Parts: sequence; structure tokens; C-alpha cells
Amino acid sequence: MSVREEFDEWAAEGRDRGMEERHWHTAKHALARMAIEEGDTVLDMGCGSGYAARAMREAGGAGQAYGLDGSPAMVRNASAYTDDANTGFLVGDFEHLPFESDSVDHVFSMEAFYYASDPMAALEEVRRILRPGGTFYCAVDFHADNPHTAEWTEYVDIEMTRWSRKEYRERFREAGFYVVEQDTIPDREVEIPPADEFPTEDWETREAMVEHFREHGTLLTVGVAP
Ligand SMILES: C[S@@+](CC[C@H](N)C(=O)[O-])C[C@H]1O[C@@H](n2cnc3c(N)ncnc32)[C@H](O)[C@@H]1O
Repeated sequence: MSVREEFDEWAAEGRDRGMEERHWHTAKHALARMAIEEGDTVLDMGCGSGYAARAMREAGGAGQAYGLDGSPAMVRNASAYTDDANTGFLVGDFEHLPFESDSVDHVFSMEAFYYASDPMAALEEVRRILRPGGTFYCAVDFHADNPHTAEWTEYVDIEMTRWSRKEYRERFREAGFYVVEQDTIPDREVEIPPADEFPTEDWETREAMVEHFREHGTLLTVGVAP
């Protein structure tokens, strides 16, 4: 299945808002760390409902925010959730970002990067469009150091890249970034039931659920363009 087919279905079922609710638990902490300055141009890569682009404009003070997604239905939904003239959503592909070189101050991406069919090409594209000193805040829950994500590939019919923390750092450097931060942001908001309610539909044991959300949470890798 293509990214477009898979995520058009998700958008039609309203799952864009569900992802926003869940991902906001950790995405808001990553977004709060970004040094966005008034008037900056920012991009949310794989924007889904577009919450991060809206937040970078409203709370971050960006002058122009874009959200890019390969699913036209996601882009339609995201556009409908704002009437801000300086927040725009467009259909596009991570490997061919429709932006001039050296034209964007900061790029953010949450739970999307690993769907790139060619992740190195996607990283090089981000590097190309960033101005010198621009940053790429790449947040993922799905990575090789979190064993609880190994089976996710069974639920999504798209090729997914499962790099380790170390591989994220190495690949960022190969694409020309300086890696200035790598951190784990725990999800402290998801409700974890008491031990006697396990197994649940999604979790065999309480320990596994705690480890996944409270310990692994979201892996954030931050690259700076030279
Ligand atoms: C799991 S969703 C996350 C959405 C949003 N960032 C969030 O945190 O809720 C991944 C999004 O990335 C988009 N996407 C995945 N691969 C893509 C690609 N190669 N090019 C453009 N968009 C892509 C999908 O269409 C989907 O909307």
C-alpha cells in the first residue's frame, strides 16, 4: 500500500485527530525546545492533522508555517482545522520537498520520518531546504532501541525504517547535519491501568506498558544545518 492510500484511509476515519491527541503528550515538549524566532519559516514534515504547524505559529511565533503530507485527505483535514492565512498545508513527498534551497528556518517531524521510502534522501532534502543554522527536530516513537515497537510493522502496510538511536545520529551526520541533541521524552500522560487489569487489549503486562511509555517515550534527534 502507498503512503497516500494508507493515510487517506486514516484521515477518512478521523484517526488524524486521534494521533494528534496521543502524540501531543510528547510532541509538545519537543516543540517547546525549538528556538523559533518571530518571522521564521517553519515546516512540519508528515503533518497529519497539522497540530505542530499550528503550534509553531501560535505558540512559537513563526511568521509562516507549512505542513506537508503525502496524503491529500490529511492535508484537506489539516487545512480545515485553521483559518490562519500564514499556516499552509501542502501535498508532497519527503524525498522531494517543494521548497527552495536555504529557505526554511526549522523543520519538525513527529512519528512520520520513518515512513520515508528513502530516508537518506529525505534527510538530504531537509538539509537542502534549511538555512545555515536551521534545525531539524525529528521525533519518533518507532525505533530499534524500543523493543515494544518491533511488531508495529504488522499493523501498517508500508515499509518502515527502524533505526537505532546511534543510527539516527550517524545518518544525520552523513546527511551533513551536526547532531546537537538526542533525548528521550517520556509520555507521562497516557493512563496506565493498575496491575490487576492486565493483560489489556494492547499490553500483556503493566511492566511492558510502563517501559514503552514512561521510559522509551519519544526519541528526539536534533540536527543543525552548517
Ligand atoms: C503516523 S502519521 C503522524 C502525523 C502527525 N505528525 C502526528 O504526530 O500526528 C504520519 C504522517 O506522515 C505522512 N507521511 C508518511 N510518509 C510520507 C512521505 N514519504 N511523504 C509525505 N508524507 C508522508 C503520512 O501521510 C501521515 O499523515
